[in-house]
Amino acid sequence: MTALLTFDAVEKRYGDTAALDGVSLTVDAGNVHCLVGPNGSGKSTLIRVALGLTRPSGGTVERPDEALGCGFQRPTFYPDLTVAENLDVFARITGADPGDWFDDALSRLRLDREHDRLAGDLSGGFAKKLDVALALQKEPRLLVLDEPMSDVDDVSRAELVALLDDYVTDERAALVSTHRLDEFGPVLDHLTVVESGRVLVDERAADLAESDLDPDSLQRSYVDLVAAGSDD
Ligand SMILES: Nc1ncnc2c1ncn2[C@@H]1O[C@H](COP(=O)(O)OP(=O)(O)OP(=O)(O)O)[C@@H](O)[C@H]1O
Repeated sequence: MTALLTFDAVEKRYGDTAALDGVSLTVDAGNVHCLVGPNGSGKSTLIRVALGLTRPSGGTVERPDEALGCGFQRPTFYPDLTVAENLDVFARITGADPGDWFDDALSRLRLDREHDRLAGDLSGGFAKKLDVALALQKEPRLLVLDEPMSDVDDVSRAELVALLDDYVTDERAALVSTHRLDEFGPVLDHLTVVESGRVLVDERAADLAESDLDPDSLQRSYVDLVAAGSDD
């Protein structure tokens, strides 16, 4: 398997806070790799380090020397431009030249009907979906998305999961932080659970039965696992 992202003993400290405390993990090509953990556990920090947006305090990070797809917790685009103009401007900046598949993706996310709306006027869910679309536009091998499901309605969440599953082929991978593990269950290839900057579980989906999680009740057992850790 080709590793598209490797963390080895990565640390990130903010003063006395260890946002990442010796994190090691690998995101392999062909995988939808979910990252879960309670608020403040280090998911966004891990994602920012993965994208090279912040420098780790220790350890090593290896990623492809090429453009990555980035989706942020707070969507990032030009609010004074329409959706169509944002897609156009970002394509010019990144040199993206997406084919028909991208129009299909926009329609699956129901973003096609918002083409002429100012991006700053989009609802929270559509703003999130525009951010994901911009991340996909250049067809990156490695897609890194921070909570793409937040604010997104039920119909679009299911479509977003299906879209990611279709997008991730043998050459591509997606690292996705989420609080909606239940919804990723059917397409999950690898799961990393973090708590207080440390990795609690890091397993291929096929091997989850050997972990402290119940593959048939992932969300519940994940919550129980983290709660049990907090009681210690
Ligand atoms: N720029 C920063 N300066 C100081 N502390 C920070 C900074 N960024 C993150 N932290 C701290 O690092 C820890 C991890 O934060 P992080 O945002 O990575 O968590 P998270 O798992 O993404 O949380 P959430 O689910 O709420 O988004 C928290 O204690 C947070 O307060």
